[in-house]
Amino acid sequence: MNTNTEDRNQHCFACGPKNPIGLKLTFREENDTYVARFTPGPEHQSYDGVMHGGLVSTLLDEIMGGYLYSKGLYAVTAKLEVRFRAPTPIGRELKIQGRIVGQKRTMYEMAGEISLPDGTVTAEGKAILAIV
Ligand SMILES: CCCCCCCCCCCCCCCC(=O)SCCNC(=O)CCNC(=O)[C@H](O)C(C)(C)COP(=O)(O)OP(=O)(O)OC[C@H]1O[C@@H](n2cnc3c(N)ncnc32)[C@H](O)[C@@H]1OP(=O)(O)O
Repeated sequence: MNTNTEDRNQHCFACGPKNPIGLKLTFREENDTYVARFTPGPEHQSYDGVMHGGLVSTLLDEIMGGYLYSKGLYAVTAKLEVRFRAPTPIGRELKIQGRIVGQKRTMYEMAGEISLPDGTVTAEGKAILAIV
């Protein structure tokens, strides 16, 4: 059995490089913000041309949880709230951003956002993550 945490997480649906059906997100940190880019394809849609809301939520969940993970904090999502401001289109590059808003003991308050190249925000997320 593989006991290395980094290795065991290689199948994360959103970021695991070994997940054959995963989104394979990669990240970088810019000015206390975690950033990823992703272009959804037809396999990610709900209504024609529109990204599935569950997957929009996945992007937001990942950018917020992944930011803490990148800082060595192993966190699970305790609460996730998504505001779908506009349809997230298929075939356009999305910018996904996450940041830390606050912390109380082992609970982190996080915020996330998905935007289009013209700056239009399609979805906003708020989450509580629990360090485990
Ligand atoms: C290239 C290499 C690849 C590497 C690859 C990396 C992969 C790595 C990816 C990382 C990125 C992952 C990003 C996705 C992250 C998930 O999707 S994780 C999966 C989804 N989440 C879960 O499964 C979590 C399930 N829930 C739990 O485990 C537990 O309920 C929790 C959240 C740990 C809390 O349990 P607990 O510690 O027993 O706490 P509990 O008794 O419920 O509450 C104690 C107190 O905590 C506070 N609290 C608890 N819940 C809440 C809440 N929701 N809101 C506010 N306060 C709360 C309250 O004060 C509460 O007191 P009361 O109000 O109840 O009196």
